Amino acid sequence: MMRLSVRELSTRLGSREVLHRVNFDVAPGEVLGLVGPNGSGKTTALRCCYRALTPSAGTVLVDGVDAHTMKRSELSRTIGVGTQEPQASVGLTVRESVALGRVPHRGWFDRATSSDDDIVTACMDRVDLLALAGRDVGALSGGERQRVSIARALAQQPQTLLLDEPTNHLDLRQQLIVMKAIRDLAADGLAIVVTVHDLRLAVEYCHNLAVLDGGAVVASGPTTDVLDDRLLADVFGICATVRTGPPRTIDIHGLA
Ligand SMILES: Nc1ncnc2c1ncn2[C@@H]1O[C@H](COP(=O)(O)OP(=O)(O)OP(=O)(O)O)[C@@H](O)[C@H]1O
Repeated sequence: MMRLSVRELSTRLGSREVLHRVNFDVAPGEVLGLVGPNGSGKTTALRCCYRALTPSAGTVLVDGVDAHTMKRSELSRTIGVGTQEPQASVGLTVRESVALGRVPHRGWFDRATSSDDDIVTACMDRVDLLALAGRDVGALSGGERQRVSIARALAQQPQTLLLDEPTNHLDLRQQLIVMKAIRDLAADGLAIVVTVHDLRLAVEYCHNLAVLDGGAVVASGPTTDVLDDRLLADVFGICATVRTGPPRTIDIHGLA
């Protein structure tokens, strides 16, 4: 089981520094929520973790090993990624698209084994996709494609899972299914980093939070320590009350 550590990560896009000396850690069994207003750097930080972007400074360590020096195939077996724009799988069925997650464990040209098939079925079941298994991915709704992306990441059987807004496009029931699946996966020992806009989901399902604002981490730690009425006003510009529960929730009253 692996720990992901981001150390002093800075990133430039064009002429702008969009991440500034970002640090966070996630251990096996934990869900870390990356939260922050639009444009605060959440997606950029995740992209650096899975090597879609090269940081201008700092490191991403997977159990102490620099993720940017690992072999691609090793990285794919270690880190599973669910992104906002699922890779184009047009022309593939849901099952075929999820099965692509097994490729890092064999080769492109090797046949899937019955154990691969079982894993693919279990991963689809985890995000309520079995009924859609035979559908063309190109003909799915945004929320359905989002779940395909998560199931494919799970099929990689990674030790660390990075999910960019996994509840985006999902109806309320599916949001809860996905967030519960994330918690269950953490309970199985995965280290999970998830970007979340809905702070009510973040407060209920994330063990820890790192709050980004303007490309910097402005607060981090256990969720209920980090989120308070003042931070919600200062960083998110909303007037809200955090209830420590149970269940933990946030009452949103309006603009700060
Ligand atoms: N290719 C790019 N060139 C220049 N700036 C970029 C580029 N891509 C993103 N940015 C900027 O980097 C900053 C961080 O963007 P990022 O997508 O990481 O934010 P985010 O917190 O994920 O936002 P959102 O909540 O809206 O998804 C933003 O100000 C954005 O405009």
